[in-house]
Amino acid sequence: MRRPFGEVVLEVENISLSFGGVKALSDISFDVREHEVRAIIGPNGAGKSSMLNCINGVYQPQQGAIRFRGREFRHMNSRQVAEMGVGRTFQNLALFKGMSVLDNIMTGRNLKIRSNLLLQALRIGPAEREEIRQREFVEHIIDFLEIQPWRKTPVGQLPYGLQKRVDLGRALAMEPQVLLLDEPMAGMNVEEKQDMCRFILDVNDEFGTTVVLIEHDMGVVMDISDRVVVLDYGRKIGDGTPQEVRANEDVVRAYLGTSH
Ligand SMILES: Nc1ncnc2c1ncn2[C@@H]1O[C@H](COP(=O)(O)OP(=O)(O)OP(=O)(O)O)[C@@H](O)[C@H]1O
Repeated sequence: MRRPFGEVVLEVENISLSFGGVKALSDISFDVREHEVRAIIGPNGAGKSSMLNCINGVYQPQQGAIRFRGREFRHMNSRQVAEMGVGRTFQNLALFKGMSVLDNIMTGRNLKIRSNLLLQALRIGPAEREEIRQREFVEHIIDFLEIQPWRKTPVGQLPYGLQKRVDLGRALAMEPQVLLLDEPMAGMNVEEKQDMCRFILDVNDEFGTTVVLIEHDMGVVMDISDRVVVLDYGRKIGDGTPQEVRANEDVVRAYLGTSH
């Protein structure tokens, strides 16, 4: 059962971003509601990654504002954005290949632990108890993502689809309120894509996590998204439910003019 949407959790308002003479994003606005799965799509070079990197604090847009629960995060770096509750996965996996699945996911948890260090220091009771609690949470994620058989396996030895699942686990370990997924199905076979779709929807259902994803596979996007933003040449050309976006002539034209 899908949770009902809540209030607007993330607001992107009139964002413009240029790299020298290249205008990657022009005056983009959209919102994301709590608990929804929101996709950002568009042909190659449309500005999807640039948009995700602005939300994530990697890029600082020259114009506009991004707000998380009403709080503007201009001039915040990606770590501060993450600590505020916006987690992400990466298109080119940024996992530690020689480390086990368990330890990789634990690195995601460390961000959460460090941000709570002061609270921990003030708490009465042994730090060991806290460590056990953190490990239990990580084990819960491992169960949830059905990767128990590989918990001690170095990530570099796993098939690509499983590595993507570990990457998702690491992002979940910091208990994000909003999860940004950068092409979660890229390079996957059909079966791996089906698994990943199921996990994304399960994360959304079970943890109540709001999901923002960019993805090339249109079938996947239309299947799992509640609302879709369409970018083309750095401009927004569509925004609505999958049905609305499919019927949008500008969107159809943008896609017909490309190899997608
Ligand atoms: N770091 C950068 N420096 C210079 N130009 C950049 C940079 N990042 C992106 N661009 C340019 O900005 C535009 C948007 O690129 P972006 O990667 O955001 O698009 P995209 O929709 O994610 O494309 P793709 O689907 O191919 O990943 C492109 O013209 C790209 O060349």
